[in-house]
Amino acid sequence: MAKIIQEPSRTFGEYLLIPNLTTKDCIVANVDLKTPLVRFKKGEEPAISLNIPMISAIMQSVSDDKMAVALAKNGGMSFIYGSQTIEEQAEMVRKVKKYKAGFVISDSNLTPDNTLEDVLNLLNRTGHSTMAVTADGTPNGKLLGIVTARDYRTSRDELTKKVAEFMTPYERLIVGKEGTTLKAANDIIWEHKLNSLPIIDKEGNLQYLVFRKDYAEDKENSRALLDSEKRYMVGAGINSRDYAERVPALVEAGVDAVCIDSSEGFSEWQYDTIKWVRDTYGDSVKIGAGNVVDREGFRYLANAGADFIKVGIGGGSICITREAKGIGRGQASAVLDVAAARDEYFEETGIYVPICSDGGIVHDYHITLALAMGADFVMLGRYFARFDESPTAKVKTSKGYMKEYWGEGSNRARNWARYDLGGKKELTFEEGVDSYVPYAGSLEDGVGITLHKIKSTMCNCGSTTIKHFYENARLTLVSATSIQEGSAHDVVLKDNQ
Ligand SMILES: NC(=O)C1=CN([C@@H]2O[C@H](COP(=O)(O)OP(=O)(O)OC[C@H]3O[C@@H](n4cnc5c(N)ncnc54)[C@H](O)[C@@H]3O)[C@@H](O)[C@H]2O)C=CC1
Ligand SMILES: O=c1[nH]c(=O)c2[nH+]cn([C@@H]3O[C@H](COP(=O)(O)O)[C@@H](O)[C@H]3O)c2[nH]1
Ligand SMILES: [K+]
Repeated sequence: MAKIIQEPSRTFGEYLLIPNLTTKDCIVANVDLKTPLVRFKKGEEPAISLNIPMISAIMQSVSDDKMAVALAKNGGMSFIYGSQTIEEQAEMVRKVKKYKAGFVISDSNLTPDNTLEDVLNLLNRTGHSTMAVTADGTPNGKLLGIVTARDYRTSRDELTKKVAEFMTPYERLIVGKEGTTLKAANDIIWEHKLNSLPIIDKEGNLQYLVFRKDYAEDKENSRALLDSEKRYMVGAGINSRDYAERVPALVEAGVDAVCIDSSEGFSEWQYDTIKWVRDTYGDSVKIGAGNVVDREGFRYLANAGADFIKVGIGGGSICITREAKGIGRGQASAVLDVAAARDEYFEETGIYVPICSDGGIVHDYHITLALAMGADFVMLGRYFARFDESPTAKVKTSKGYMKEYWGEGSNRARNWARYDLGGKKELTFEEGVDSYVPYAGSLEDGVGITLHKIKSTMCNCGSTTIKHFYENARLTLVSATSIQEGSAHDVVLKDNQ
């Protein structure tokens, strides 16, 4: 007979935190958000910890190399999407590991044969006014010149005018040689009043651009997530089919952790994937698995050897899995149940397997609630898609600037070859939507505000670490009317006049 869990499954919006005593040392500056990413034994330190409890979703519209660098700079980790070829994904990982703070691989590139119209289209697409002109139009081709907004006048110049006619040609450029330190590059930038400095190799190929502002940023960032060689850390999504080819390529590229990306992870496919990684690499390759929503799913993957386990089915902003398949669970109930299972497992085995709440974070305080409920960190899609650094287009709409955001289960994402239910193509159905999210500026600013809110709330609850917060948090369910009470009510807002 079917078993029925009588308690309805609940989501974050149905809970609030009750403050605990705030002692005088409980101030935002004292809050440490460091959190384990991978399993560890009682009394030992995890091999990898995050400096902030946030990772970015394994999605085409969220996590590429650019997002990975921006997030690692701020203490979190991106898992680069797996819905692309093995070579393309490994190349993104390689770019992050090769990234030198302040040295940017040019993303706006032209050939001398391009036209002013191409320049304007590129500007529209990337938002970057400094463009490299290379022989083959690639980021590492032979450098022939630079175009900036000062090189053309849209009111006067013909759209058909060739880049060769108005670029600053190589002979007139000031360039840095390969091996130039960031400090030296910055000195040249200041000395010559430049906005950017191209760095070239011995053959004259473009390597990087150094921008004036990046140097200051780099010096300020102390929460960056770095490996032992001071490179940014990065993860990557894998699947339970081509892992024997994909994982080696990612490891070769320097990936710090992989994660099996699936809507539903309580399966022998995932068990086999984890086992293959353990048999091939022992504990040296870190692997996350999921998603699960209950104790049974957690224990299965923990026993299989997963380094961390993701929680959440159907709660994502672009998700329609619950509608399409009728599986899932309210995100708060899922996290509470799995956190209890993790603690039970730790008691029994002395092994702590971190859990990640994946999807359904709408307000910043939902992250705080997820941590209070026992998540070690959260995975966010919509949240990160809104920033400059996400891979998608920024579009002007009647409701202001938006960024595109689509689900990995949408037809748009699945057009990539991997997707296959093992049956006929005509039998596939969509599990995600294609959408817009309001543009929200730079990741650094957005994450800064979010972290400040999380820390403030933790102080209200008398905690300066995530562990203490979880162990002491008191949560209350809220009624529909108390939710109403919680927003502005019985006043006429001036903005709406
Ligand atoms: N978290 C969520 O609620 C949801 C997430 N998604 C996202 O959509 C994307 C696709 O997810 P899924 O469709 O779950 O991908 P998936 O690759 O895990 O599963 C697709 C189908 O293939 C089967 N399968 C997996 N490995 C197999 C193997 N080795 N041999 C034979 N069959 C195998 C699975 O059981 C499933 O029926 C992911 O990025 C996922 O994160 C989609 C829906 C919901
Ligand atoms: O039902 C789904 N259909 C999809 O197409 C899809 N794509 C991603 N995901 C999952 O949603 C998470 C991101 O959720 P948020 O935007 O709410 O942060 C992600 O981290 C995934 O777990 C999907 N779920
Ligand atoms: K299953």
